[in-house]
Amino acid sequence: STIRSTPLATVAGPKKEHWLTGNLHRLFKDGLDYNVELFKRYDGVIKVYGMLGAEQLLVYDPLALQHMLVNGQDAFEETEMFIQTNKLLFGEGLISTLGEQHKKQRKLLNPVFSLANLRSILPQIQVIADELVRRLQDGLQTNGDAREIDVLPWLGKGTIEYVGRGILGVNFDSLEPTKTNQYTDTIRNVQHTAIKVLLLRPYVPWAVRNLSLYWRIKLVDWLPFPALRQLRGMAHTMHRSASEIYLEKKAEVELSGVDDGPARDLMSIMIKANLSSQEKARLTAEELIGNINTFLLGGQETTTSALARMLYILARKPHAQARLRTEVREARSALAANGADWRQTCLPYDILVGLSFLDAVVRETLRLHPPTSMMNRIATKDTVLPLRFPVRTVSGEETTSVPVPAGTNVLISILGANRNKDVWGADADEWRPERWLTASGAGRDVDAEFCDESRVGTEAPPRGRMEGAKYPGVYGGMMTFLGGSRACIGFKFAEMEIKQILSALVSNMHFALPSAVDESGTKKEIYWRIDGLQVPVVLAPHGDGKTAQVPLDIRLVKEEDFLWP
Ligand code: HEM
Repeated sequence: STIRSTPLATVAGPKKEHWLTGNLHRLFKDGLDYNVELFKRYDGVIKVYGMLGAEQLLVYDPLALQHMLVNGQDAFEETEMFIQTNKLLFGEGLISTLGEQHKKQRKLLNPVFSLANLRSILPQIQVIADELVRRLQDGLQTNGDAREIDVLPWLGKGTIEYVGRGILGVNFDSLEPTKTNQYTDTIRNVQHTAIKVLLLRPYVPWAVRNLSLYWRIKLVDWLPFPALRQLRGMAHTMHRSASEIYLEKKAEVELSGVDDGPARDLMSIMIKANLSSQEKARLTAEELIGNINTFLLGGQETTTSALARMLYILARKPHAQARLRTEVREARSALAANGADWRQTCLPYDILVGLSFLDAVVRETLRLHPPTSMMNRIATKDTVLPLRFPVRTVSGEETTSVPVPAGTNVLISILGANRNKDVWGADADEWRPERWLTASGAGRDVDAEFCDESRVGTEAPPRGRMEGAKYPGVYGGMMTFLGGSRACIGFKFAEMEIKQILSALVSNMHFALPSAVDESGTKKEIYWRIDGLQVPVVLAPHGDGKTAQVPLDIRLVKEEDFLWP
């Protein structure tokens, strides 16, 4: 037989699973075990097969990621497919732009997400966590018995309200049971609708380049895909609603002037910054409108999934839950005015984010279970990935670099990076919040650079755990929020939000796994699929294995739920 030589012929990886979808189905559809198995069998750069057998790379080596996201980032871009479909759906925001336009947007928006601004808006969003607690408590027994509640929809409503009030300055009233909102419903459903026409997505850049708007509209009418017409309607709803929000906020800012005391939401700061910028640094109305959709989209499912995972883990680990609750009570009690209930006390930003065990729980969960486990990039020119740890080629030799031809799809494995045993140690697959604490139980100062206001949202110096093996991630050396110029702009907001919600919930309620036993003597079992995002489901016979849900036994907190010195 003849051996066909391809540019990536020597890179080791699993065999092709399917002639059409290569390994993509195994990687992306409920892929946790498959991915973890790959990390065990292969080193930090793995060859996998994409559509029609195209050779791709799956990368988790720290130096290779540093190269892709920082030093050599000009050779790696988001795919045109990603950029163009995002633009059609959400408008001209950060996830729809490249190059100079993206840079201009980040330059204006990064300072908006500064710690000073987060400190200033914190009191406005504490009330959302308190409302979430009240709504959940409304469903509980007053006699202290537990009740099973699916926490997922509640967390989803809470996180959309956080972006609404904290970032956009809009009250969606999501937690009010009688209210519905077409805009937020659309944001929550758009990705599920888009998945229905996933196979058409590669043709979008071609259509945008070659067809006029008129013919694109005709095509959407004619093609036998109802989801396309649905998406067109959704894009329209999002554009209309985001425009309304923008015009309303702009009018408010113009009315109140540029200096009207502490900011209550980030959108007003954004609009003020934009008005006082030089002409060529300014964002257009369409860019601000696109970013309204982008913040809602980027800040919703990710944060919901992270919070759900944290509650699920705490339900399984009562001791960690008690320790967290005790830490929060101590901090709140120290601040509570004479005779006031500690539970009603709002922790200011620096105290909240400084709670060491809460911090360790949040970091460790986001490390082990990153809500988005893979990101896609395309090599725009021939380049070479340098490696921190040598990889074995198909013939078993070791190499310290991998040539990447232009046009190669490269998957960044956030999951592989966050669980790399060479970096995090032999226990990398275990949930161990203690790894983030010093021997005395205090937190490590892992994001110290971010206390420097000017650096927030910009690229952080690499952080890792083992000397010389560091990831370029912005958050504690993890890749959860990525690194470099397209890292998550909302990561410090997400951290504050998660910590505020988690501390409010455990202060007031106790969480356990569902305990109800059916006729067959079994209990509900929650299982986390990773389908791109993390999707918690209930396995058969109690669930369908598909519908996202996190049923937990919840009751009011009792004195015995705290740790004793
Ligand atoms: C736990 C919660 C979150 C996780 C795990 C997460 C993760 C990520 C990741 C991995 C990226 C890079 C995407 C890529 O390169 O294609 C990203 C980008 C982004 N995230 Fe987040 N995110 C979270 C919360 C938020 C929040 C609360 C916001 C609200 C503003 C947000 C807004 C964005 C935006 C606008 C981008 C695009 C940045 C750019 O391209 O310049 N995210 N996020």
